Amino acid sequence: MIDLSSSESLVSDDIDLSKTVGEIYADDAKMSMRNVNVFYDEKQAIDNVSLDLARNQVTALIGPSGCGKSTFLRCLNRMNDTIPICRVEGDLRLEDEDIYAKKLDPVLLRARVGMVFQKPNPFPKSIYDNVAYGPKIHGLATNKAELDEIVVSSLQRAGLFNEVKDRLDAPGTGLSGGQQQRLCIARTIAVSPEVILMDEPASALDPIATAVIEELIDELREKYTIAIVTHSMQQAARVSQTTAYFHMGKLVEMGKTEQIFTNPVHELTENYITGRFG
Ligand SMILES: Nc1ncnc2c1ncn2[C@@H]1O[C@H](COP(=O)(O)OP(=O)(O)OP(=O)(O)O)[C@@H](O)[C@H]1O
Repeated sequence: MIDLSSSESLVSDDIDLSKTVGEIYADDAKMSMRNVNVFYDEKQAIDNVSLDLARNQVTALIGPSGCGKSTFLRCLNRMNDTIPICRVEGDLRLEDEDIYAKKLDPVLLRARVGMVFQKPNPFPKSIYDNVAYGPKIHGLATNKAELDEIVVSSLQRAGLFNEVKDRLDAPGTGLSGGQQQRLCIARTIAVSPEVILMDEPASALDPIATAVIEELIDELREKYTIAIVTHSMQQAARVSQTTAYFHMGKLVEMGKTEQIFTNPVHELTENYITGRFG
């Protein structure tokens, strides 16, 4: 179990971490996670976390380094399956379907629940092929015209098309960092996901490229449900409607972003957002 006694000195002994405060349930949940525990070998990284991702909203996962944000995010499309020592327990559902069911194919799940990583990671292929790759392997286009249409519309939705339309055959790795990240978003969108997970998607970008990504996230939520891990509280406040504050593997508080940042209920949340630790 997590040793909470070794918490930061700013955490007084009488702080109650036994249950999450705030609103963890959504009226219209796209994904529902209940009693999730995650272990790396014997070490517990997530301790009994329950929360919903509200449909067509951006949910920000925040908290000090090592509190388990990325670990929890990776549970939502079974990316943790790729880490042999990682074990996930609990009930995790997408539209009421158990995403850890034996019959469920994780590759298909990852098309429905796409992921954008911290560092842009385009394939060493052309811009066109980066976006076309997923639709091709999932058989989403029956001919070249359909594939072209998917590539163009995905690049448009990722806000990149106008910048690359004359060089679709150029390597994706030749784009700027911000453009590469939008290419990765286009690649995720191209397989028609329902949920997009973003793990610090702007942390490797300059402020202008970050602003572009943040605007894009706001537009994307019209069509997708989004969960974003971010170290930047300003970013969480700008892009999300709901915020979940994690501390040492536990979900301490969750609620409307405005409330979390202006009037947090839990002392630990307040300490974090006022910059007293983290
Ligand atoms: N592949 C792994 N093997 C073993 N332990 C891991 C692994 N990945 C994460 N952990 C541990 O799990 C805990 C949670 O890590 P995680 O990366 O999820 O936290 P985080 O809140 O996302 O941190 P950060 O903000 O620094 O990225 C940490 O103690 C970390 O060392």
